[in-house]
Amino acid sequence: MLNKYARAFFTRVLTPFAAFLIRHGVSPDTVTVLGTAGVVAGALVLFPVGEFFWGTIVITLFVFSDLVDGNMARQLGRSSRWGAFLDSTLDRVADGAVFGGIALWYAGGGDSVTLCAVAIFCLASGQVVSYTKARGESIGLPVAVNGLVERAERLVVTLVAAGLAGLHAFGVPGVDVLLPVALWIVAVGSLVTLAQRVVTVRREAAEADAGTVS
Ligand SMILES: CCCCCCCC/C=C\CCCCCCCC(=O)OC[C@H](COP(=O)(O)O[C@@H]1[C@H](O)[C@H](OP(=O)(O)O)[C@@H](O)[C@H](O)[C@H]1O)OC(=O)CCCCCCC/C=C\CCCCCCCC
Ligand SMILES: Nc1ccn([C@@H]2O[C@H](COP(=O)(O)O)[C@@H](O)[C@H]2O)c(=O)n1
Ligand SMILES: [Mg+2]
Ligand SMILES: [Mg+2]
Repeated sequence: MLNKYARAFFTRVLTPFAAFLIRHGVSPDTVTVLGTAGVVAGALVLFPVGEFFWGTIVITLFVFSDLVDGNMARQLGRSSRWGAFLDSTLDRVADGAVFGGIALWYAGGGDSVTLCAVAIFCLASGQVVSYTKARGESIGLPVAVNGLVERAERLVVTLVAAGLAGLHAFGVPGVDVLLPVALWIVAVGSLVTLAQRVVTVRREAAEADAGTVS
């Protein structure tokens, strides 16, 4: 849903920065790759050791690159199939690192098998949610549904909670519960979103097979 309502705002905010990078000879693919690398580094270096505040700050600085790369490509008139593939594929890598880093924390210092399992579920279900859209589109269907918890929602809910929970390390009481709550919300929300997409694809496929897709 954020994709529907917030993208226009962030496009306006990030367009000058995208133009700045273009003027300095940076390519959209470079932004896609380096942005993903930054997210992966922040997630897999800082989250497993419980550095959730600084890990979220690093991840947040890099994750917005996913909104810059396409902006640059469109400004350059160079939006491409390769770019679409690279952007979406590296989205999966970034998402996997974020939830993988959290799972590693709960498997180690966080000492919670249950929350480790929930984080792994968030990782896996998020990949499946994204796959349903890509697979539906690959067989010519629009997959016209604004799911409850898509990629932006997964990231915002998880990263805001992780960042705030990380304030616990600075002596802020009670915030450490936010991350477990966020993980359960993302887990349940991803299940709902998966159901929404499966139902949508089934309807669209039936309509397409009957020659009446809307
Ligand atoms: C005291 C302070 C403590 C520290 C607090 C830290 C707060 C952290 C703040 C923000 C962190 C969250 C930022 C998350 C930003 C997410 C941006 C993003 O990557 O959005 C991606 C999304 C989709 O992009 P694509 O079209 O490129 O990708 C598609 C997607 O992958 C599809 O997957 P699916 O959705 O189907 O699962 C694929 O199917 C498809 O193939 C693929 O192409 O882009 C958008 O949705 C655009 C809108 C993003 C809006 C983000 C808003 C977040 C901004 C701030 C919110 C937090 C406010 C701060 C509160 C702080 C509280 C103290
Ligand atoms: N390296 C890239 C990245 C993206 N694109 C194009 O932008 C689309 C994604 O737009 P976002 O605003 O979500 O980043 C993508 O589908 C490509 O068409 C590109 O060409 N090269
Ligand atoms: Mg992008
Ligand atoms: Mg993307």
